[in-house]
Amino acid sequence: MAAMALGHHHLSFAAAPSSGRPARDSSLLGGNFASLHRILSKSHARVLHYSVSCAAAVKEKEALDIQQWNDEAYEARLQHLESQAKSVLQKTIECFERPAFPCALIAGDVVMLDLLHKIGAFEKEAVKVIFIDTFHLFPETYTFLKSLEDKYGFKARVFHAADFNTKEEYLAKHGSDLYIRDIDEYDKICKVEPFNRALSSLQVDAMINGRRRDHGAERAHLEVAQAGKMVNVQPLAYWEFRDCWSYLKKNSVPYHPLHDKGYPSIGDVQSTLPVPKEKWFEYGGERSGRFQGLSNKDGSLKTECGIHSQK
Ligand SMILES: Nc1ncnc2c1ncn2[C@@H]1O[C@H](COP(=O)(O)OS(=O)(=O)O)[C@@H](OP(=O)(O)O)[C@H]1O
Repeated sequence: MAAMALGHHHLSFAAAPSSGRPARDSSLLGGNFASLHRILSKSHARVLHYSVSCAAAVKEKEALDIQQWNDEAYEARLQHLESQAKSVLQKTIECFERPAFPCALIAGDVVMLDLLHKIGAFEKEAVKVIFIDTFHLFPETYTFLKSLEDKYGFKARVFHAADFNTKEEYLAKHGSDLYIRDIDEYDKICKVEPFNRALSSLQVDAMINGRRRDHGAERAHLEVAQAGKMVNVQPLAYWEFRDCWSYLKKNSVPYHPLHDKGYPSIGDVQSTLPVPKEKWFEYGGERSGRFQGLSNKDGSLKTECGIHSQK
């Protein structure tokens, strides 16, 4: 127990004993989520219990449970984030004729699908879900998409490289290593062109996306709406990665199975790596396993595929 005097206030504090509760299962929303939560809150919650007395104004010493105080504040934060995101989505449906949501099925994207479902956006397809099949995705991604379609009652609009009906046709022409031989050409054929075709053929007038301020410095000042070639709507702009996980847990929303195998973000097989869990919730940590080992033509490290520069 340590103590210090602050003017008229006397403050004492002690480190709380750890709960000692072991992780029981390997899923993120089970035991591992609990351990992630512990990692996240380590820096904030070393001191859990304060007893505060104010000699001048308080006759009785009052015990204040700091952990409970923070938990209540965090719960209020989550409620606010959810109601704000829902109202942004609601307004998008009311103000635009053809909004669409390009969805990569990562954690934040599933939060968005759940929110869209809650506001009824899949009824009459008020919001279209765009899915780019790059022909290089993990098999789990296709299975997960199907399960979400069934759960939420939407049918994704799927686009892939032009001129090929199947992955085999694409491979017969370009082989399996185009991304090594010419990464720009690969991005153009498998991602950027199909993406642009999706936007133009669906005549999208508002792009709902999962960008957040905590993705990294380039997104540090995002707002919920941004004017451009089309309006970008970013309902999760003020969320953090941990808020997405809290939402998924609280609402029992299924998440991409590869998160449990160590991947915080998921894209193509060749450009996605697992990341140690303690790094997931650092600033920019979610995307730290993406584009590993890939360079742009000018030699700089690759951080994006070029899809979102089109938005
Ligand atoms: N398969 C698929 N289908 C539809 N939309 C997708 C897909 N993969 C990625 N995206 C969206 O494209 C944006 C860029 O994603 P990434 O930088 O992660 O690159 S990559 O496309 O996965 O290589 C990014 O959106 P923003 O974050 O808004 O820029 C992704 O959500």
